[in-house]
Amino acid sequence: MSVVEMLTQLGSAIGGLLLAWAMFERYFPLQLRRYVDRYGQKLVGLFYPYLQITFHEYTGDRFRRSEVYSAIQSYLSANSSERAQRLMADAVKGNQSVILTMDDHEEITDDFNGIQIWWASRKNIPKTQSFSFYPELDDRRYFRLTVHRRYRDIITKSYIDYVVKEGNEIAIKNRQRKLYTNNSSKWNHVVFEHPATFDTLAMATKKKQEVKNDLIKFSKGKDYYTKIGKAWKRGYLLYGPPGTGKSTMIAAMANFLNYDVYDLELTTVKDNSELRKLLIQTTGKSIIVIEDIDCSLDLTGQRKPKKEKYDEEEEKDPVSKKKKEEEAESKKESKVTLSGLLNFIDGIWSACGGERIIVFTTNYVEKLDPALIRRGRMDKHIEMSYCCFEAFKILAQNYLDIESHELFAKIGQLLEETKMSPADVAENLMPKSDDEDEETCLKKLIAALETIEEEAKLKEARKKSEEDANSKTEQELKEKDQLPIEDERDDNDVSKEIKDNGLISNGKKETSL
Ligand SMILES: Nc1ncnc2c1ncn2[C@@H]1O[C@H](COP(=O)(O)OP(=O)(O)OP(=O)(O)O)[C@@H](O)[C@H]1O
Repeated sequence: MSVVEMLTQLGSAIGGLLLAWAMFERYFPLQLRRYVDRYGQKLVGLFYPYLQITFHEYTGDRFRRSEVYSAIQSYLSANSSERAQRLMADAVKGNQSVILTMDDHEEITDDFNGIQIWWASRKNIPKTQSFSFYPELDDRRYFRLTVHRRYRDIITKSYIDYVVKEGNEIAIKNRQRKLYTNNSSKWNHVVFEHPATFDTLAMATKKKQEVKNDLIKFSKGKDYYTKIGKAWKRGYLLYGPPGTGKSTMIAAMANFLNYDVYDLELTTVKDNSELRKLLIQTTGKSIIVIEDIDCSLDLTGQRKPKKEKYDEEEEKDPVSKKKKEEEAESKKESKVTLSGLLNFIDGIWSACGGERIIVFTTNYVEKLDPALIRRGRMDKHIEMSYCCFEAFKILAQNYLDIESHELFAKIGQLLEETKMSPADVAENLMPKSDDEDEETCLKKLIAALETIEEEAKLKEARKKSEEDANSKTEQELKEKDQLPIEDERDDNDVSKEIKDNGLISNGKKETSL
């Protein structure tokens, strides 16, 4: 039989089968067709040794995007860039890296404890073309997992959980993080793109490592917090003079943990219930920040005193006057109390969401109510101090790309004797023009440190001379005060004293010779 004849026969056999199937679909009752279908699949199942699990993109009555599907997509995207032949590219806005996922109808294999698993990405295209309000729902995408039936238990009990967990973690790493700010009871957000990291943070290495370890322990502590029956959150109090890097530290923490940041402006929050509303809207994996907590509100519940001083400038500029009045009004209206804030930190509803860090910053730790910062509420107190030599070396590396220089020794010595914030050190180290090389910048810093040192010495000398002057005046006053008292004594007393103790001069007792 020739090839042409064979192909003709094969074609007519397929044609016959299709015709028989069409007749079957058309003339046999639905009930019977389902019956044949079910038993047909069972028959195939007897000989087909694989298990298949399907994960649809949209599920439920309301066709919500399935979280499991998204997690699997992230998990597979991490694997597919090496294994799949056809990939879909997607870029996260503002992020330079491109995310690759497997294209529709693509397949890859995965390995789990030596078990081979096949993943396929599929898309059902609707048979009829019709107008739709939700075109994305028409392309029904799904992932299909295929594995040998003998691994059913491992796959259903461990592997799928593992894939979803890994996928969620990958999604968190790839997501665009957000910086939220509140306007009364609503959060608005922008993309969080602060470049600060623990590597660029100028701080003593030991202290920095301690903070990093604490953060790692917290972020991995879900089971531990469940075990001890405590909400999964941790409070940090950052305190220190202005420009010592409190805000920079918060940005470094957020970048280190891949968390969002909620910058809570307490002065715009009307009352405790608005504060609660804001808290409930925050999500897990986030840092909630209240900066300058001592200035945010009068936490004792008393309102701030009204401005009494007449401001001439404001009188001249009515717009700024009105703005200031509005600001004052909004502050006056804020009735967030200390107890409201404490509830915010550890009240019953503060546990919603989980995995949250609360950070307070202040320049004056001594001003804060002890109830607010006691351990358990603010679990870790971190002092951000003036620039030390170790911190300077990090700034020199950041700003000038140098690890050592002959001027370092002098700078080290000056830093020990003076108090300069890392912000000021950084400002001096930053080249202002192309002509400024590293040596110029270091000399600029030395000059600034010497000025501070001289000023400090002058201040000290002034203080000392003032103290001397004060004590001299005090002494003189004392002497003046003493005279009339002594003079008031009657002559009998004086003569008695002379008798008893010897000579008395100017009302002062002199030791007898
Ligand atoms: N420890 C530091 N490491 C690196 N850079 C720092 C550090 N401290 C300050 N800076 C630099 O100084 C600038 C101001 O610092 P930052 O706002 O973090 O200080 P702060 O302590 O929050 O000040 P304030 O109390 O006034 O809010 C930062 O933009 C950063 O460039």
